[in-house]
Amino acid sequence: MPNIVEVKSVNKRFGRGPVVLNDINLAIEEGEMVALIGASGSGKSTLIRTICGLETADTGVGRISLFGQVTQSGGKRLPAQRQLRSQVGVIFQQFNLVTRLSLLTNVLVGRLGRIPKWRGLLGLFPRSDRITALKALERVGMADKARQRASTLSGGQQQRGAIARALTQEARLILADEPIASLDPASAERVMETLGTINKEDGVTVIVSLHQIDHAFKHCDRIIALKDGAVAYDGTTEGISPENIANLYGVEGLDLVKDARPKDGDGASAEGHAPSYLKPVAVAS
Ligand SMILES: Nc1ncnc2c1ncn2[C@@H]1O[C@H](COP(=O)(O)OP(=O)(O)OP(=O)(O)O)[C@@H](O)[C@H]1O
Repeated sequence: MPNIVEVKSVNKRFGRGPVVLNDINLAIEEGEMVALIGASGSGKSTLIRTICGLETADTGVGRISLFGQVTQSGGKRLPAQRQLRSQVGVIFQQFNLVTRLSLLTNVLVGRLGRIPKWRGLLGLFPRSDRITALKALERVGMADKARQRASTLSGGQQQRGAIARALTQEARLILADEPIASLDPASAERVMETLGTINKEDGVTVIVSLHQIDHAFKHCDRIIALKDGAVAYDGTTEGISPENIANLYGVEGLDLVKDARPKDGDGASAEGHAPSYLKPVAVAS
C-alpha cells in the first residue's frame, strides 16, 4: 500500500520573502491521524495548503504525492492534482460553508465532483446523494439541522457540517487547518471527537493542524512539529518530550504542557495518546 501523502524535499518562499517551508520530508500512511503543531508562523497552514494543491512548492526537486500519484513536482501542479481532488476533504478554521445555503445543500456540495456539472449547477442532486448527505449529517450529530441555513449554525456546528461534507465527498484524506481555533472548548472537543470517529470507523486519514497541544495528545497518535518551516519532531505522540515542546514553543511551551497535565482528582484532560509524563500515575490501594 503506497503512502497516502508523501512530501519530498519541499521548499516554499512567498516571492522574495523568507523561507516558509524548509526541506520538508514526510510520509503518511493510510489510516493515520496526525497532528501538525508548531508556533504561530512555523508554516503549518502553508504545508497543508501545499499538500492539497492550493499553493505550489518552489521550483527544484520538491515533490508531493497523494495516494501514490505525483500531484506536484518542481513547483508545478500535475494532472493528478485535479483527478484526485475529490478524494481530499479540506476543512479550514472559518468560512467552510456557504452561509446563505441550507446545511444539507452545503453537505451535498461534496457530491459535485461525482455528478454531471449541469445537475450540480441546478442543484439537482440524485435522491441517493441526498440520502448519503443525510446519513453523513447523522454521523456528525447534525441531521436535525439539515434544513437550517448555515448562517444560523454555531461555529462548531458549521465545522461538523464541513466534516459531513467530506464524508459525503467520500474523501480518503482530510486536511484540517486549525479547525477548532475559533471554537469554545466543548465545541472544539466535539469536532475533534468527530474527526477521530471517522478516522477510526471509516479509516479516513486525517492531518489536523492544532494550536492546542492537549487536543493533539488526546486524539492523534502521531505528531509532526514544525519550527521555522522545518520538521522539528516527527514521531509518536507518546514520544514527544517536554524538551521537544520547549524547543517548539519556548518558555511558554512548558505552560502549555502544564495546562495539558491531568488535573488532580477529576480524571485526565489529556488522556488518549498523551505522553507518559502527563498520564495519571496509578496508585495501588
Ligand atoms: N500568501 C502569503 N504571502 C506571503 N507570506 C505568507 C503567505 N502565507 C503565509 N505567509 C507567511 O508564511 C509564514 C508561515 O505562515 P503559516 O500561516 O503557514 O504559519 P502557521 O504555522 O500556520 O501560523 P498560525 O499558527 O499563526 O496560523 C508566515 O511568516 C506568514 O506570514
